[in-house]
Amino acid sequence: MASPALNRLKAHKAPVLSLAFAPSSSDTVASSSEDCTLRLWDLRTEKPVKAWLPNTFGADTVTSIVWSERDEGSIWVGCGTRVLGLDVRGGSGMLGGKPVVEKEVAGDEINQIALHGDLIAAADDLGDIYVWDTKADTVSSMKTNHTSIASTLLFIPHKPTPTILSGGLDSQIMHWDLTRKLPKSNLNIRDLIVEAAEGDASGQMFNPPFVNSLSLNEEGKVWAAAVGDGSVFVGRQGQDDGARGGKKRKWNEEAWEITALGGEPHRAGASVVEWAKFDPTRLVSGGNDGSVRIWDASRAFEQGEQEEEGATALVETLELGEGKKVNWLTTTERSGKGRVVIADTSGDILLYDLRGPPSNTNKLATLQAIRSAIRSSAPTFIPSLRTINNSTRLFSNTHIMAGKHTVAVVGSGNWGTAIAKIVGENTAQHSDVFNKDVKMWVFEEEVEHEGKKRPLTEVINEKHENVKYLPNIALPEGIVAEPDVVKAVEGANILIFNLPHQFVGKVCKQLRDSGKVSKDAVGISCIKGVEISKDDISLFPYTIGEELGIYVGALSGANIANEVAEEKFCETTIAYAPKDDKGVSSDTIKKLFHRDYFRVGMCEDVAGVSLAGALKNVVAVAAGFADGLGWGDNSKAAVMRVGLMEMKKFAKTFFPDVRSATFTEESCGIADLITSCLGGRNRRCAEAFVKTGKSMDELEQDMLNGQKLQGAGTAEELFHFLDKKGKTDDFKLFTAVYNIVYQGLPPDQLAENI
Ligand SMILES: NC(=O)C1=CN([C@@H]2O[C@H](COP(=O)(O)OP(=O)(O)OC[C@H]3O[C@@H](n4cnc5c(N)ncnc54)[C@H](O)[C@@H]3O)[C@@H](O)[C@H]2O)C=CC1
Ligand SMILES: O=C(CO)COP(=O)(O)O
Repeated sequence: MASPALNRLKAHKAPVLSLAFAPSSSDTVASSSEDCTLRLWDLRTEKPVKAWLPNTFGADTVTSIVWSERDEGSIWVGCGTRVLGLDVRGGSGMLGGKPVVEKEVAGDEINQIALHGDLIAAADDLGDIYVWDTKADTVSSMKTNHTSIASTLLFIPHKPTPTILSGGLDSQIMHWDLTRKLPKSNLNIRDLIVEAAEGDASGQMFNPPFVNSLSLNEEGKVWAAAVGDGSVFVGRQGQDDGARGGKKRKWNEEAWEITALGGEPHRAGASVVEWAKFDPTRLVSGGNDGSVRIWDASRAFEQGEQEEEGATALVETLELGEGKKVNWLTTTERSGKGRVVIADTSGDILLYDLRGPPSNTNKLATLQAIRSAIRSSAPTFIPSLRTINNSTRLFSNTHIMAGKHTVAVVGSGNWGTAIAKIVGENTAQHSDVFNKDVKMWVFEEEVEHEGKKRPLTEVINEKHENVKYLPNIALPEGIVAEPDVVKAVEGANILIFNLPHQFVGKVCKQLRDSGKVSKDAVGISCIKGVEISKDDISLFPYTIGEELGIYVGALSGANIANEVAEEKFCETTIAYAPKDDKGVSSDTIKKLFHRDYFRVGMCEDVAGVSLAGALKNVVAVAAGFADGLGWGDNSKAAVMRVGLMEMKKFAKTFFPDVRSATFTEESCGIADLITSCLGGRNRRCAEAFVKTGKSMDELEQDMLNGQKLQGAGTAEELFHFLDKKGKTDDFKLFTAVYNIVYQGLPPDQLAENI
């Protein structure tokens, strides 16, 4: 019986072969299909938002997709014998742009690619493994190969030198030494199957035990293999020679412990397996029997206390229907729940959102512990579940210095750095209340400085200047740039969130998983944007607060960052009204932000302050269109008036408790609307949009030197939300901005559409 919970996403005309979630979004997934296209989906609307057509790939099928972890905007694909790099922001409208880079990598058709820093590895039909060093632009091949098709491969993470595991239709799993280009060890699954079948006429061994897919858990030590006989194997590097439930194997010099997951195997070959991103103890597998199975693999983490071999590990089965096969699947975590996308042979993508939280508290603790263990490069293997659950060390709150408040700024863009400057001035001035030093998290990148390429953090700490995002502005000495976001917040009890809204989810997840955010902390969000989920809207103070388990208020105002940094007088609004302020009073917050040139008005309307900042960005885009069209001041005033009305109506409709006065009387309302429509980046780029015909993404790249636009993205998010609610007609200006930016509505039709 097919599961009723599966939503079908339709666009591909032939079976989908590969799926990959964007690193920081559980709502964005890329798919490739035998129809020779690649599509990018917004799972909130269940619609494709970008497509690359067969001409991009020379009519080769894209068999494998990997998102870059370093640059959200880049996707790598394996396609025929080539690997291509695509810029997901490029192209125009729905159509993706040409490949940014393209390399002939393999001798035969590539089945899977894997990414590790600058290295891209590929497994091909001839059984060969290739590694392309994208920086040096060299391709090397391993000196030996699988004796049949190499179907799958991955890099083992957290290793000082890159290492690969690959699997093939020769039933081998091979562990590669990339320096010597030779296998360190290999394991033949066929041997295991034969052993397991001794005295057991189950018949499974008649299906050849091809290794179809491999996955490694986050910690990088427990692997899982989807095998052609229908079973899913898990294995890990052994720690001792003691007898355990699983089979112990010697891989040349390496001892590995292997066990088949108990319970019902797939009735035909298992085609794909993945450690669930939503639960470290779960594996999700798909098979040629048309079923998706979720397994409890927690015993793979237990040392010396495994369940008996054969005990059932199967926790859930989804049947996709008669005659279906699972080609691919991948998982993510979304708002604490599990999400699986599945490619079957129909060409549809099936979306399965697990109903309840997949993880009970212990499981979540396990996930956090595993991640902590990874980060602290624990010398031993993952501690047993029992150790983790009893551990206070991993989960105890970070110690907060008694007496003084410690402040951290999460974000270091144009506004992030300007706010850090203000805060650093105040922590130095009020050193009786605050610790002077303020860590500022910097999303690390290389910058060209005085003729040399150097890490941005290094330059900031040496020059006391953010040369990329706020040049020519001296920062207080107490500001310390820190590339590790977890280290940046460790020990802080006032956290200031100030980064472009598209990156907030990823960063918060990282912070939450670290377990390092003090429960005694409070936060202030300076982010202008909204968070839209499938058919719901939330605001960043709330989503950040929920994710991290702390109270978060909001700061927003008529604050063009460069002007504030130059200390030109302005006002701002801070909404802060925690039930329990954890010792950080409203007065303390005001003390932290108020300067003579930066006048703080306090209020309690967190939703109003946050919404005003987000929505005015969309109006600023419309104002920019008016400028681009050469319309006059009267026209722009009309846009601003209509915009303000829509901002208020939107707030009242979806957040009935907001105060109208927040929009009409505070700096974060009318004043921010005015300054943004006169001077902001959204306005500037929207003007250029009309004048040049370039896309907003291109203009962001051309004009902003790494800074990010918020207005167009917010218009798109609002549109999808309003569309779901059937209310686009009530918000004509917001809708017109979306239609002009993304749907080709001519800008000169703005007036008749608002
Ligand atoms: N710039 C301004 O004048 C003002 C901005 N704001 C708001 O403040 C928020 C932050 O804006 P800005 O500081 O101006 O940022 P920005 O527009 O300068 O963006 C650049 C920042 O994004 C970071 N970044 C780029 N890729 C990233 C990734 N993959 N993951 C994480 N971070 C990445 C960069 O490292 C850099 O710190 C936004 O919501 C904006 O609307 C509010 C008031 C004024
Ligand atoms: O929010 C801002 C001013 O308050 C800045 O707006 P822009 O992002 O359009 O520059």
